[in-house]
Amino acid sequence: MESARLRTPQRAASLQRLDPPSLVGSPPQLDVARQSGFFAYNPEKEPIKAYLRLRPKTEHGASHEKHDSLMESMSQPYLQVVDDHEIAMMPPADSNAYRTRNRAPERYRFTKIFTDRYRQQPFFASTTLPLIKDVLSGENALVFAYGVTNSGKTHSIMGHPSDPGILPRTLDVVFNSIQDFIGDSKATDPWQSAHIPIDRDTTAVQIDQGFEYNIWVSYAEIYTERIYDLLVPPDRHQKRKPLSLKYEFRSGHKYISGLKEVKVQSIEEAYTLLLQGQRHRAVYSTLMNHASSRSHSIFTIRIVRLPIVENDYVIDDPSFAMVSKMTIVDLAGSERYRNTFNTGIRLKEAGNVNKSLMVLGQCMETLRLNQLKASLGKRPAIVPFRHSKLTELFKSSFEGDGKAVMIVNVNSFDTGFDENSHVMKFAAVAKDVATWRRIHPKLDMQHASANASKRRRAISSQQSQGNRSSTPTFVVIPLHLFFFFSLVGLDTMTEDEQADDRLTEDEDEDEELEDPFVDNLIAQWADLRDKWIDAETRCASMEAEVRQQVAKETAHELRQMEDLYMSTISRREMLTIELERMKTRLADNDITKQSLLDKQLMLDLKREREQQQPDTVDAMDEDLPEQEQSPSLLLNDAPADDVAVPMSQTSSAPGISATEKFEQFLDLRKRLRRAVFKNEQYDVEANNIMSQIEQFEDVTFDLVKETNMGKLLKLISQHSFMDDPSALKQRATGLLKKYIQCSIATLAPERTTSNKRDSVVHVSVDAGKEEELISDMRDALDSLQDENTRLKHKLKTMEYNQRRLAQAFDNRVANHLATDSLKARTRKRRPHFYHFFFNFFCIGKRRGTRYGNDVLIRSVGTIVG
Ligand SMILES: Nc1ncnc2c1ncn2[C@@H]1O[C@H](COP(=O)(O)OP(=O)(O)OP(=O)(O)O)[C@@H](O)[C@H]1O
Repeated sequence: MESARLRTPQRAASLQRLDPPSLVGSPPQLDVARQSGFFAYNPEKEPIKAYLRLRPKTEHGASHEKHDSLMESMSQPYLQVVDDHEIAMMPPADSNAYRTRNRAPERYRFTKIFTDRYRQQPFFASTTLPLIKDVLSGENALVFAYGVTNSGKTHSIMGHPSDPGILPRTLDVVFNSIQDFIGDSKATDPWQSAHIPIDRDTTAVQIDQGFEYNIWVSYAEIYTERIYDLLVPPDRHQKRKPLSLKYEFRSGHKYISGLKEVKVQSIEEAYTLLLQGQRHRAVYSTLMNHASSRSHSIFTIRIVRLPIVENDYVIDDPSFAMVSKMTIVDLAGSERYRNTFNTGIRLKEAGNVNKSLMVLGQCMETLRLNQLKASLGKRPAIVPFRHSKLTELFKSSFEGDGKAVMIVNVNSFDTGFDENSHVMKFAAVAKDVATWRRIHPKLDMQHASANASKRRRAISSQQSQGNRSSTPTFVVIPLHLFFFFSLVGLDTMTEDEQADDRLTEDEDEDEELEDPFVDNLIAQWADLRDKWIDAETRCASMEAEVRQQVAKETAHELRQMEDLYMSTISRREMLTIELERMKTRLADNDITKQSLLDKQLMLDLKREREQQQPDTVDAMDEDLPEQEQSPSLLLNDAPADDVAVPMSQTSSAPGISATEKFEQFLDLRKRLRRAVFKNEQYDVEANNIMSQIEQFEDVTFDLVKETNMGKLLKLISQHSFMDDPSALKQRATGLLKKYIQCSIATLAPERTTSNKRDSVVHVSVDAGKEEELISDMRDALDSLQDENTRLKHKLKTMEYNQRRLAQAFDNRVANHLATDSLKARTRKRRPHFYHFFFNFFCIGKRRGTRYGNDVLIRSVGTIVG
């Protein structure tokens, strides 16, 4: 690309001459400057000066309040003035910076910070006055005000008539300083105007008195990326004609082609032009500011110095003219769309303003980077000056032709932190960009005096009148011609010169088509790629950070859940064990309770019966054989025969009362007993009665119990019949089983499966009495068990006795039979006592046991008795 750029010798020469110092990293050499015929650069770099001006909190239109101390003026919402050079900005909670966690205070350094206690005069004296001296001695200078809308840029540049700003004061100082050395200074002033500020700046700087000074002014504005001349009166019937930028080959600068430059010879003329231009300026009243300018305004004061030689002669040879300029720019305010509610053309204005300011920022950034690269010996990147008219026009100034001063205006009272943070960042970048100072070649005055064309300084009044008329005459001079031809009086061009000029422009345009565009694209691409890589890296690191954080939190949550789960499980196990224990206890209690209730019920019944029929019980006991005293729970406590027990349970048989039923059943019981145990032919009678009992309907437990039927049936079931053709024994057993079933149903009619569960569940015991109750129950159970054991033992004894009786009965029967046959034989053959002793010895011998002897003795006793 470099080789392409240097293809032609002309191009190479121009580049050599025109490469700005910031691009090549060192100032152009003096000899090169001499070759070009103009200037050289001082190798000393000088960074762009950045001044911060804080707008006071004022009501709209009201003048600012005075603050006596610095501290008083530091009551900005998020700004803190650290000292004269440093400011800190604390992101408030509603700012983007705060939301994106950039909460640390931002610190910015400036050449000097002006709080609102500074009036216009000291502000001007610090920021601009030194530049005027330089401009009058041949240097270029640029002053530009930067800031968001309503931050005080126009106030700083223009001020009020009572308190003028930088621009009027600059004009004042320039004219104050050169008043005796101004070209055509004796001319009368037909534009004496009343617009001159009341508060004039009387300062004058020291100038080189060996020159005649000629002042030319121009006033332009850049509005929606179009350049307009503010000194052309607006025509209501014609559209404003935009001007174009042209490339001046020899100086390497861009200039506004067709812009009027007016030579002024007094401060009044200059003011008049300034005010005229201001009237033409596109001013739109936005919602935020009643006088918000939506264009960049550019006021240029050009100074052409011509050497004065002896006898008040002025050398009017262009080779000896020295031209410098001071440009004062009031930039349009950057603003956010959301703040202005703009639509349509207003939105377009805002977009263009923001675009040009953004490009300005990019240019500054690239220039700064190029400086760094130059110090590292790297190839510089292309600065995107061409991306906006503003930067294209000031390319030379930013590249280092002369001094640059940036005035940063900040209004923290109605502008958000984020907007002003952008402004501060821009300023931080811009102030790192270095510029170079020109070194002017020394003029050989003797040579000039001898060879150059000269004229007398004093200008005739005729000439003066010829130049002036009652209305101002605007003279159009292409700017680049100043460097060669523009001297006082040379304010028009020949046709040849104009043709030359056109040729130069065309050539330049052809040259520019070659490769800068491609270079520019490549630079943009590289820039974007770097930004993309940066953004990707930031994203990746943020993502990693977020992932780590999320993983940490998730692990913590999982641990907590696990602990909770484990504790829940162990608690559940404990509860299950406890529940089982309780269930067991309740079941035990239930059983115990039920058995106790049964027992109590029986005992109550027995007690009641004893109280009512003591004699009947006794009679029943006598009436029944000894072995009928059954230990059975059912039979043991049942009333005996013939007991007139009131019916607690009545038969459900229709047409028969409970008493009759009881009588009938009792009668059956008595008859059965008699038939089985007292009747010879028991089987016939008993069979009949048993059948009646079996067919007896609605037999209840109480009926069985109260009639002692159960006791009788048990006796029968245990009885050993010689002959049992009617199967009385089995039938009695069957009936007993039936009645026992009946008794279970009667005793616990409500103890169904569900009720059982209920009975278990509903046993509610007071916590305190639980142990007591259980111990009571245990005692009761123990006593029951004891009683049961006792009863079992008694039962065994009874069974034993029963067996003995049965055997004795058998023996008796056998003896009886034997005695009868012996009697019969003795009656026939032997005497009676012989027969007795015979029996005695026979039986004694046969048995040979004590049991046998006992039986024998008893038998003898019975016989004897
Ligand atoms: N330092 C100051 N002291 C007193 N008043 C000020 C100061 N700075 C600004 N103002 C007042 O604030 C108002 C807005 O200021 P100005 O018009 O200069 O803002 P601006 O930045 O130029 O706005 P825009 O970008 O919209 O043109 C004006 O009324 C001005 O008088």
